[in-house]
Amino acid sequence: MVEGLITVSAPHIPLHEPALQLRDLWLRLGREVILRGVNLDVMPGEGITLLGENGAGKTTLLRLLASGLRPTRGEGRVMGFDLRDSRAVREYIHLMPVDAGLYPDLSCTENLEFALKMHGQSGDVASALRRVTLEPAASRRVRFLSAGMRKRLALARAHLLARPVTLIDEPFANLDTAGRELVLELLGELRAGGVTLLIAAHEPELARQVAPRALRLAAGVLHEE
Ligand SMILES: Nc1ncnc2c1ncn2[C@@H]1O[C@H](COP(=O)(O)OP(=O)(O)OP(=O)(O)O)[C@@H](O)[C@H]1O
Repeated sequence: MVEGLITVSAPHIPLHEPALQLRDLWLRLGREVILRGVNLDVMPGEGITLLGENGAGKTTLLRLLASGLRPTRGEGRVMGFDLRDSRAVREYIHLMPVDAGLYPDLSCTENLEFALKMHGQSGDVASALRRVTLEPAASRRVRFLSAGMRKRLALARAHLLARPVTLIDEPFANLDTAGRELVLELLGELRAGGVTLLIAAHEPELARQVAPRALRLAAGVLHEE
């Protein structure tokens, strides 16, 4: 693939229906009710910044959209598929978790190769590492990377996969100024390629540059900002 050129890879992308849809969605974890009747419509290609105080439920909402948690009540669809159908949902979605979600005993190259293989995709791993300035650390195991380097690697993976719906948890945390610029550049390219992007962040002024529609979670309820 040419550097900087994104192609959204998916079995089938229906453009006329919401990429993400939640209807009166409730989620209880243990004794705590985290989401209280959340409604959401996100059209394909939209960019959403998800805001909220620490503990508001942003990560939980991303995990739910990625089919990693089951709703207690209510309905949800990802690219038309029921949220409970995790197999179908995972065909379309990629979640970059706050801790990067990498395999610590695999090298940078191996982590990216493995991610591509899991999705049946091909891609230029060396050029992806070069984009995030990790080429010199290509063969280093992830457990020996700094927090910022892990974030860069996770970003390279999200960019390489370019799943139709990409959920990113706190992309700017642990990054230096150049790293933050890189996040904006790579996520901007994903959006330009048609990816539906949802970013949970505490830096609205940065996130909204690539994901202009802002939503806020407060007391378990989602509002337009
Ligand atoms: N597995 C779990 N079991 C019970 N409660 C949980 C679990 N995971 C998260 N929570 C609770 O859900 C609430 C929301 O947490 P979440 O991590 O989604 O918040 P957040 O908005 O992402 O916060 P931050 O900005 O600090 O990252 C918190 O009160 C947290 O304690």
